[in-house]
Amino acid sequence: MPANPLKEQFETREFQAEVKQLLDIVVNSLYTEREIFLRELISNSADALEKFRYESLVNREAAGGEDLPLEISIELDGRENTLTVADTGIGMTREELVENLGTIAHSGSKQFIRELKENGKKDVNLIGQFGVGFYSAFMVAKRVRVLTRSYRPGADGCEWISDGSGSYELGPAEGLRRGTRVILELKEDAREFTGAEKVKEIIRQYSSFVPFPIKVNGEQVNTVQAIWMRNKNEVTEEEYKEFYKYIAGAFDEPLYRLHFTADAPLTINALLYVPKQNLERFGFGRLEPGVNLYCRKVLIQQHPEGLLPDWLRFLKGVIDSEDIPLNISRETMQDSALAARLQKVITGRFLKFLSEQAREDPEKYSEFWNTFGIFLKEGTVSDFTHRNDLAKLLRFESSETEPGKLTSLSEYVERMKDGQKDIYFINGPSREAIECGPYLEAFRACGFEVIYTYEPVDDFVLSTLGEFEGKKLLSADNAALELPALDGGQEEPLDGNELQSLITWLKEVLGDKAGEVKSSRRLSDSPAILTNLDGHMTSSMERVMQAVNKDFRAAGRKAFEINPRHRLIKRLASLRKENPGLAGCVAEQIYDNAVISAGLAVNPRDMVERIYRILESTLVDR
Ligand SMILES: Nc1ncnc2c1ncn2[C@@H]1O[C@H](COP(=O)(O)OP(=O)(O)OP(=O)(O)O)[C@@H](O)[C@H]1O
Repeated sequence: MPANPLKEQFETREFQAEVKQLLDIVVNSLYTEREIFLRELISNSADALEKFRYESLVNREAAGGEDLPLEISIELDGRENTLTVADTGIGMTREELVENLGTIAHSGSKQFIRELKENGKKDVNLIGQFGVGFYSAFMVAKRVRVLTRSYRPGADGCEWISDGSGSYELGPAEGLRRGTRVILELKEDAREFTGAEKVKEIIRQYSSFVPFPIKVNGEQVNTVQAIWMRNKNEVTEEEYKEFYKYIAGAFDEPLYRLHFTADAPLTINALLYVPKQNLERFGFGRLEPGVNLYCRKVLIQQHPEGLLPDWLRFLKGVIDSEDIPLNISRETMQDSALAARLQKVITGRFLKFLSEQAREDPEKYSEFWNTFGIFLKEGTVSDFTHRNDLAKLLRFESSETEPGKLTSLSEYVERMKDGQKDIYFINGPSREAIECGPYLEAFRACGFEVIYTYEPVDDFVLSTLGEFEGKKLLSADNAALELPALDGGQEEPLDGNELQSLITWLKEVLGDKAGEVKSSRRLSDSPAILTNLDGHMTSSMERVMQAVNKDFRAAGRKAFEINPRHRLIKRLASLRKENPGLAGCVAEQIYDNAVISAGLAVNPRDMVERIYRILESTLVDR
């Protein structure tokens, strides 16, 4: 490509700070997997061609008169050491060039750049998923020229040039046809990318599903196919995997795949994938939707919002429906009745698929659950339509499972004992912490199973769900639970009057720390327990608040239940008459121990001083 004769009209512009940072990493520290630059450029060309195809179908006039084949041409020039990717897609206006190749808008992308900076080359493969794929060209090019003319009638051509340092040049260009031509002036050590065989191999590896012809020096190297429209039996495993890599910009294999067709109530061909990793968990911010909408193989919209419920944003793939009018606008797509029906059919089908998977291969489903369970929990809380189906897919450990093994709520219900009306759950930081605490005592005694939840969000999910198969879901630390009373074993309880005056005294000693003090029917081994009064913050919620503010105390909102058969409590009843000072310390310490068992924080200084006082008096008494 000859130099631009209008060069003196060019202006120089600075890149946005994030682009500079990204380029700095790309140019100076990424040396492996460099060939992905080609996948990124081809994928940008394919997007531009899809957009043009769509525009030309719905808006013929705006699409201009040039009748060019929709294709991607790659030209290699070993003498000049250049590689050019040219397409006849939608092209860019000058403003679009500045916007698209000078700035980064997504907050997720900015986060990605920060991570990339910290992790080095490890995650470079994800570059395309974060909307910054174009810049990977600078891994192999010392200078990049972009010549482009928008499809809009009367649009002028322009050129963008940069060597990947802090700025780029921008100016007019004449004699361009519609589309974009990206010319890479390769670095000396990237000469291999002018070899036709090498380039064809990269295309076969990463881009074989691009739905437009890709030509290398004039020779077509891919077979254009809409794999999702084909019969399931005719698609090979290999093709499915390759297509996933293409559509999701992924480099690994998917965890699950669902390929289905439906004729009623809507005609649908869908190919959906669940990835192996949940990028939200790596701190990349909220995922964007990842499924494309097609109508008879024409891309209507890439990753539209509202095609699937929000909580399915981890899915990748394609949905093709003949019933979607080609000219549906983005706004109407979001709230049309048609979109709602499409969403309902596909979500229902996917949930059915998940329950089949859970039944057929529970181990693999556990893997899915551990990675993506958080999205199903989100759905349970936010998606009223699918709440009941989602509830069946929830998984937890419980007092009946082995450590690390999971149970469903349906399995729990099947195991319920005669006389058990409700489903119980308890939140704690770990299995060990829950099992050595006082909350399970009454449940162990009557043989009722308790679900263990480890994430604070779980209590919210189960409380929002409220019930499952007609059984109430109740937190095991609720003060109002009606459990069969324990038989109490050998120990005699405190007699009624003594118990009552101990309770009155405890109320005085504890002041506004405890909302209520009462005798417990749910303890065998522990002297006391804290339970949650209805309508007040639960302990797991309080833990969340304490994580943010360590001094947070939901004082006065818990019931302090004492075990009238426990030796310590019985001894306390007499000690308060003999030595009220020491008895007060002991009472407060028992209370603090119950707070700790509830997983909540106590004031460590007060506690340490108090324990010294108690220790001192035991030693002095000897
Ligand atoms: N060949 C092209 N034709 C038209 N526009 C292009 C072309 N290449 C890039 N662009 C524009 O530049 C933008 C930035 O490209 P870049 O590869 O950095 O990110 P992206 O393509 O938006 O992200 P992703 O790779 O996740 O799709 C694109 O969104 C597109 O608008």
